[in-house]
Amino acid sequence: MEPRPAAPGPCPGDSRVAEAAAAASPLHPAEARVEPGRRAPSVAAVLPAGGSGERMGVPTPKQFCPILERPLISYTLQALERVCWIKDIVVAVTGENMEAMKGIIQKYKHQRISLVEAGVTRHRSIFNGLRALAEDQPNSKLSKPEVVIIHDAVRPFVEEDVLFKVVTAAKEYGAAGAVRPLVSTVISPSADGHLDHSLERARHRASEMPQAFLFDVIYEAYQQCSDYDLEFGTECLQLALKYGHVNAKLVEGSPDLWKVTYKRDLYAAESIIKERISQHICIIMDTKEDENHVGHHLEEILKNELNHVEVTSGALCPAGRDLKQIILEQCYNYVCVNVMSSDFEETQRLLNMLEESNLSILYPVVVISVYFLDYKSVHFDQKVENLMQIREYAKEVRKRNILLCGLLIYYPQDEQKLQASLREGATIITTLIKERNSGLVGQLLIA
Ligand SMILES: Nc1ccn([C@@H]2O[C@H](COP(=O)(O)OP(=O)(O)OP(=O)(O)O)[C@@H](O)[C@H]2O)c(=O)n1
Ligand SMILES: O=P(O)(O)OC[C@@H](O)[C@@H](O)[C@@H](O)CO
Repeated sequence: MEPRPAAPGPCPGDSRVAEAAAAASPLHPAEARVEPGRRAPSVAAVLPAGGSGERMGVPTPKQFCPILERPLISYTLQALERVCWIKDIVVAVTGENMEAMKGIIQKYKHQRISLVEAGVTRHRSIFNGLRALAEDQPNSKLSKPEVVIIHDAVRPFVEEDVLFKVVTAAKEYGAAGAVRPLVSTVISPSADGHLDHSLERARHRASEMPQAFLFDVIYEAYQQCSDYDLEFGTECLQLALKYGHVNAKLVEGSPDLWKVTYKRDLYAAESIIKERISQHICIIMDTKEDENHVGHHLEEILKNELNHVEVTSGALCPAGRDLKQIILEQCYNYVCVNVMSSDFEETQRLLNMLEESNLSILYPVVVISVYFLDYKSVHFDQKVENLMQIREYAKEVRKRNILLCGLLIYYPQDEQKLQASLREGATIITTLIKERNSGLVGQLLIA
């Protein structure tokens, strides 16, 4: 039996995140059924990424199109790397994109990735990936897995549970694939372009990814495959049936398994990613301040507007280690409330911690530096002049994918006006976090 799958590579944020992910990972699929004394079979993945993305309608092949300035394929690799029991990930890319792919692997610190040359069709690319895993390849550092996952590189939203299900089912039935209910009804046209008949939608399913196979089943199917199937086929499950006489187990998948095909899919993927990383917000505030301080009022309003808001006392005081834990848990949104100081000491400390953590390698981190302007004690122009330094800070940290901007809130004001300013400030903060618009970097917004 093959050795157990390799442990996950270090996550860009911190090795403890990888350990936490591995600990959180459900049992290796086969362990769920393996009798004592037998070892879990090994699992590898093949990602076809050699297409040109014609339907996307842009020069860049869609797997390399950016989402939040990171190539789409990197999100799919990240999703598979989170699964500790996938020991190897083989990606098929064209020769002309090989160097670009190596650069992506290096920049985003992807692990367990091997590259092979893509073919002129998706099936040929997959076949090349399988060949790289088969033991009969000279000088290959890869070993043949018992189960192989096949997953399109342009399906970034794949979760461990569906991978677990298809691999477990493939181990039992020889093949398995994720399916989804049909959105549109499928019709069959007559030769002269009229409706011949329509299929009963409820009795049919859309074939999605991931799919999984006993390696020998799918590898032998590809070896027997006709040139016609290699050229025009679109369904790996069909190859297992036609050449391996294996009826794949169908696994109901989640709505997120869709494939990025058209430009609208890229916009949809970006909005899903933005929504996911804007959920957790950390407010850094000197909590020694009395409860009635205006910063706490802002905190209360933000907690009403957003789901997961937590407050830490920041980097400067002994409890600053909380902030390290929050960064380790991959929070991507920070509201730094500089209560009295108009300089950037607290914000600068946060920025330094973020840069040391490498957190912003995978996703842009939003930092909003909030200042309460007590205009009775400080002249507006003097304060604003001082705060305009934020532009320089922002330009510097932008290079590390940290989006910094400032927010000025007047106080004290009569209670009604102050509440209005705070609500406006909370709306600005929420919008900056949800939109992640790099065009506002370095701006000092006034609520
Ligand atoms: N010769 C090919 C063609 C496609 N693919 C990959 O197969 C997956 C799904 O195919 P599809 O969505 O059709 O991608 P493209 O062929 O690039 O898209 P289009 O048909 O619009 O050109 C993609 O990850 C694509 O990169 C591949 O590895 N090798
Ligand atoms: O046909 P395309 O190349 O767009 O995409 C391939 C899809 O057919 C495939 O990913 C699923 O249908 C499952 O096989």
